[in-house]
Amino acid sequence: MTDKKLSQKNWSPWHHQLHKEILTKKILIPKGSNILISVSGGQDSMTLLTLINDLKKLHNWSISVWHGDHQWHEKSSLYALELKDYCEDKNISFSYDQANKESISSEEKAREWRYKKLCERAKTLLNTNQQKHNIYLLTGHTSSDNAETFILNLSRGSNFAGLSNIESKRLIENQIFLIRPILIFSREDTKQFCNDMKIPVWEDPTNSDLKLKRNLVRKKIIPTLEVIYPGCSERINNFSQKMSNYNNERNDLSELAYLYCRDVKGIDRNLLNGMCIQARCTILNRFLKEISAKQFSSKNLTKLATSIYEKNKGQINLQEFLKIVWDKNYINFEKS
Ligand SMILES: Nc1ncnc2c1ncn2[C@@H]1O[C@H](COP(=O)(O)OP(=O)(O)OP(=O)(O)O)[C@@H](O)[C@H]1O
Repeated sequence: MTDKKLSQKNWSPWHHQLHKEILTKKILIPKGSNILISVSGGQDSMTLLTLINDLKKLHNWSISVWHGDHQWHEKSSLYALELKDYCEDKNISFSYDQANKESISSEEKAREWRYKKLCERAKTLLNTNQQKHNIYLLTGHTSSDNAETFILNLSRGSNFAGLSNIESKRLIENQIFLIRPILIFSREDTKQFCNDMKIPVWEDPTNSDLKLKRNLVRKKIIPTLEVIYPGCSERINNFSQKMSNYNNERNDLSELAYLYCRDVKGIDRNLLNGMCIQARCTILNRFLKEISAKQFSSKNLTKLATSIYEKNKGQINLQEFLKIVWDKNYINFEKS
């Protein structure tokens, strides 16, 4: 980055940080990308929009904005129109969809609807550029969203994956990537950014509805935890990062262990029986996925692993057409 860029009126420490992040993680949003930014009008996505728009020339990106009007409050259509004017003023192409409010009665349904519509828009963009370039869908998730998701998932019951951090890049469909570039910022950062840079924000009034679980966690639970244990959000984020690393490592190691136990005759029963019950279940689960592509409950897996461990020879019908059989040395399957 040159001093000239730094001295530009609109170049802030946040621009610098995001620019650095994009340069470091080259594959996050490559040069020359087609970007579709999902903007609610709130402080997070307005920060995202501003930063990406300011950085676009440096990275040769073409950008457009999509907004989803949930119709959850009486001013929602007006907000959409104002956002449209704001974008058009800045020569940013804008599209939006309006939901049928009865059909998106929960936060989960609203999210599903948004991703469905975003993907439809992305496919239209793909077809317009004759599928020559990937499409990058950007959302304004922050590290604060990460801490909230962790608390929500932990409280309602989750596996390791649910406690891992929000991914900054994910392929969601052929040639369509979902990118979350501002996970490096917190909600305090985006608030300060919008204040300092005088960015307008269209705050959704439903964000203060404490009947919505995420709002309760955001507005009450995390602030209370922060009073008792200052810095706890950061520690939660560090922990979820460790969970991601642990999860990746565990997946790689279990694949290796599976390949070690697997041969043409099936699964080596002696190797399997030398492992703890959790490892046996993981290997059997991997085996069952390979032979039937079906997911089995942990209760059924434990039952199978225990039977194989205890009885020298046996068989269990798992599905109508699938039987697991084992003898002293090998575990295999029979299809009828
Ligand atoms: N109605 C919407 N239209 C378009 N994009 C949306 C909408 N709602 C959410 N998003 C996208 O999903 C991201 C995360 O959504 P979430 O509901 O957590 O919003 P938020 O944390 O209140 O963010 P914001 O401050 O941008 O509203 C947003 O930053 C935005 O990119």
